[in-house]
Amino acid sequence: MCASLHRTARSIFTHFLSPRHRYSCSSTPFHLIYSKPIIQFTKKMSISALSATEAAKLIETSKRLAAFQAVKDYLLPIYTHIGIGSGSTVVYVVEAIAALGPSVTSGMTFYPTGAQSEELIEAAGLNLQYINKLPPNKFLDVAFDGADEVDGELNLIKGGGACLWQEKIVATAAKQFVCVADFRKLSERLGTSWTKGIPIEVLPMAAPRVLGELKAMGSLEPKIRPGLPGKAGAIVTDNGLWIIDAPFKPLRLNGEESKEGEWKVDELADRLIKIPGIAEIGLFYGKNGLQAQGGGAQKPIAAYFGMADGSVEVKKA
Ligand SMILES: O=C(CO)[C@H](O)[C@H](O)COP(=O)(O)O
Repeated sequence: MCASLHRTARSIFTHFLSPRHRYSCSSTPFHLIYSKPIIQFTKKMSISALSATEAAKLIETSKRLAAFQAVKDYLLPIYTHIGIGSGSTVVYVVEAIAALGPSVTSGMTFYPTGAQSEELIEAAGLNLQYINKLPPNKFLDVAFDGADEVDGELNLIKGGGACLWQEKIVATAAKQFVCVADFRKLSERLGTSWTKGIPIEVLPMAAPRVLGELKAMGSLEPKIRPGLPGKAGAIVTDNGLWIIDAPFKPLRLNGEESKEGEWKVDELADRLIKIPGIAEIGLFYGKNGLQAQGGGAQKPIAAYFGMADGSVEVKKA
């Protein structure tokens, strides 16, 4: 999935960084060009009233707005080590970073979460390095990544693009993790809008037993993610593993009371990660960078949402 995502991502990216586009932006700050939604969307309108093309444009514009704002707020010129996540929203994060120009970015090194972000970094002419080259006593200054859903406590579901393991490694290597998304990802509870399930990276030989375990825990129809349309059989991650998508009833916030048949985010995550054969889970939970002080945190310190009306909503930890 990461490999196929990167092709789409690269074509969007290349389009917006084409010489014609760069030239037309030469006298106007790049982010201002995209500071207005293509469609004039008001709070009274519903996205379902738009045509598929209009809705897609609105979503892309929202992602770009959030990305430019997040980069403006959290990429300080003094930073040297930066994590770059995966997905279609991250394309705009890299676009926003590249738009700052070599005078700002030449002293920075960028660490990808997979094949897609590696190509994005290279295509933008930014310095690339792999996370295994970061000394263990050093942390990334900041990491930017997307999400599939974000709840009221900034717990995340990630892994829609099947890169969740590397994404977690890069996020936890950062002093501060910043999430960038569009309005569809903003939720009260995980599992409300992202109903496909929590992505779980598994060892193929353990998949049948893990599926059985998930069902016993109350997951409704957990499934091995297919590789179709690009590949017959299961999707294979950058690590040669499979993904199981495990839907659960919407997860209760950690600050809420437990209720019969409903898991709290931290309780479910702690239980899942202990199942033999599970390499990593797409729940980003526990501490954020402010609480962890010095890396190891999975939750973002801030989440930026491009809204349908052209504003950017920022939720801070
Ligand atoms: O976790 C991810 C990939 O594994 C992505 O960050 C997540 O799926 C969001 O992707 P997009 O920005 O395309 O909506």
